[in-house]
Amino acid sequence: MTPDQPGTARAHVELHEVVHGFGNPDAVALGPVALSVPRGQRLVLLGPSGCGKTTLLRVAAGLVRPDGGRALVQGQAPRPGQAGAMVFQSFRLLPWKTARQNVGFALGHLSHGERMERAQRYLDLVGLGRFAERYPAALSGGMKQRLALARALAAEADLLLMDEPFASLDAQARELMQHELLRLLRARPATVIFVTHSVDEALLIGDRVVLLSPRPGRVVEDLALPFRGDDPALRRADPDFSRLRDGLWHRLRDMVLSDPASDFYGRGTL
Ligand SMILES: Nc1ncnc2c1ncn2[C@@H]1O[C@H](COP(=O)(O)OP(=O)(O)OP(=O)(O)O)[C@@H](O)[C@H]1O
Repeated sequence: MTPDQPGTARAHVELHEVVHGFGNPDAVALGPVALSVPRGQRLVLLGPSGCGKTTLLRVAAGLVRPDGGRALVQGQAPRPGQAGAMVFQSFRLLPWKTARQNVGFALGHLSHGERMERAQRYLDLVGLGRFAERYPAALSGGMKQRLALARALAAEADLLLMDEPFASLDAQARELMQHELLRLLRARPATVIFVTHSVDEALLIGDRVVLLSPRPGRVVEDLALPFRGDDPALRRADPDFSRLRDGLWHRLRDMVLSDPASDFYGRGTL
């Protein structure tokens, strides 16, 4: 990776030897990681629990300043709220605002009417149009997740940082949302960094899959996916899909089982 090489187009997101240990140099959580994400790419991060995937996203969002190295978004140090739209594992909804108000809240640059119109459009898109007047407490876990997604998409940012956005959805809703996300990105392309624990999801959503090692997370595999197009059904039917799934799945399993710090239950004996 040579993001600073003269004559090469600047990547949208660049991580230069990023290291983070939450201020404790003896307990590094992430890195060093060097990554360059071209504009419009959908990069999926996979890795064992606790390897620093969320931390990496937060560095790219400007929410965490790394202990070492630096992150650049469009050549600048990322600033919270400006680098891109983030979808968190936890929903971070405002309980005293309705679904529509939650989506509209982040669109402060628009008039009230435009905010509400756009909020309704994105609620419709994620299947929550009929629930626009509901408060978060009256929504199921899956609906809250979709609301959080609508809020991020409504910002129409050109960088989406997504931290297991579909983790709390049931299998069917998850697949529908994967389709919706891909459809939306076709209509309105963005650079995406997407964290998941699901190898299948990584292969369906990504153009590229980066596998991180156990803590401290470092890049151990960087795969450009060979699929033509992003139709999930065609991807699944491609012989490369099961080959890559098996390879990634075994790699992940071996990393977890060989990590002395892992508390994975499968290590114990009866
Ligand atoms: N605020 C913090 N202070 C100290 N350590 C932290 C803090 N936040 C996270 N960590 C630790 O840093 C490591 C990386 O955390 P992070 O949440 O980035 O991992 P992750 O790969 O996203 O995990 P998971 O897949 O389980 O969500 C973990 O070991 C975690 O316990």
